[in-house]
Amino acid sequence: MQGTVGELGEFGLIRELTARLPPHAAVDLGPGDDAAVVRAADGRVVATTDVLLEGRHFRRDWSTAYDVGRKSAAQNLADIAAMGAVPTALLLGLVVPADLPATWATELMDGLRDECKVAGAAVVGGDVVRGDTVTVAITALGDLQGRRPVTRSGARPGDVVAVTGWLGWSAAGYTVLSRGFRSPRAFVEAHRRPEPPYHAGPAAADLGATAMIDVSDGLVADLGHVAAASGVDIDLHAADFDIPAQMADIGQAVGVDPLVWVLSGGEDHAIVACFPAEAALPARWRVVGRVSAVRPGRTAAVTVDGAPWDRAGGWDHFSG
Ligand SMILES: Nc1ncnc2c1ncn2[C@@H]1O[C@H](COP(=O)(O)OP(=O)(O)OP(=O)(O)O)[C@@H](O)[C@H]1O
Ligand SMILES: Cc1ncc(C[n+]2csc(CCOP(=O)(O)O)c2C)c(N)n1
Ligand SMILES: [Mg+2]
Ligand SMILES: [Mg+2]
Ligand SMILES: [Mg+2]
Repeated sequence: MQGTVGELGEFGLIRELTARLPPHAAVDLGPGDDAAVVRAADGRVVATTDVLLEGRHFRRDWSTAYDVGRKSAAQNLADIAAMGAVPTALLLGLVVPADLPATWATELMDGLRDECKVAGAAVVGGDVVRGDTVTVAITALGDLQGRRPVTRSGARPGDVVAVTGWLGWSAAGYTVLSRGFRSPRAFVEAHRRPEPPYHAGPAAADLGATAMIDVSDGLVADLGHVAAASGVDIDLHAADFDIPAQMADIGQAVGVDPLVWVLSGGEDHAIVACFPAEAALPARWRVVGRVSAVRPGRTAAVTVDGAPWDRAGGWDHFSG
């Protein structure tokens, strides 16, 4: 496709974007009207939103538009899965400067569409606005299909903490990209296109998960939300994390302890959940910690091998 989004105009761009979207079984009415109509088997709809900004969440010289689409969708669809729901639909609020090549916008939509396909969802609408900073604001919807939502507040003393998905890969990729490298490819690709284990969310609910969250900011920080909401302490056991040799090697090369990527690195959107100790967990779940009662006179805390984690627990938009 030739030209810029400015040359296409608002409605030309909307036409180009929505033309890329296939029909979907859960969608009674797709893009084109004042709102879409999406089916939910039990009448409830799970809803979440996350905004991604050029320069803060992605760089156009690090990631293609397609990558940004995949990642923006993944980040939002992972929040749906982390409630124990199946993602159904996604809406795109898109802010673009007029001189942005039109192909950047359409390739972004291709990435959103393809990540939705992985998760079983569909893009059902959005909005286009002209602005100085490329901004991708997503709303995602999901269907609990009769399950109870698994919140951050249900962890109980005696539970185990288990994780599935990648940890530290995106952070390792971000470190090497920040230092001007484009390899090792596996980490850079993980940063560009996270692979959340979507099906593990509803599966965890079915396995009896008491609390659940996806790892967006960093495992210690995100489990901190579970500890606080549940009123419990969580202790992680460092030796239970598998640090791949390739990650150890790149950590050594750039002078970073890979455990910091694993425990504090966000954006892989692994799913971490608490389960009653007697739950029979399939092998894809790695038990990495335990839940206990908050110590008298203290507030809920996450520790590593019984000690406070003395590094940042994860990303915070307003720290540093
Ligand atoms: N501006 C806001 N208005 C209303 N609620 C908000 C706002 N920002 C965050 N929240 C709510 O606060 C809770 C925590 O938000 P947060 O964005 O940290 O969670 P998350 O989306 O799972 O994490 P991340 O954004 O790191 O992927 C969510 O329930 C979210 O809906
Ligand atoms: C260009 C660039 N600079 C820094 C980062 C790192 N980063 C940005 S947001 C975030 C946590 C999740 O965000 P949110 O809480 O908004 O979901 C992380 C780890 C990046 N991805 N790209
Ligand atoms: Mg959020
Ligand atoms: Mg989340
Ligand atoms: Mg965050």
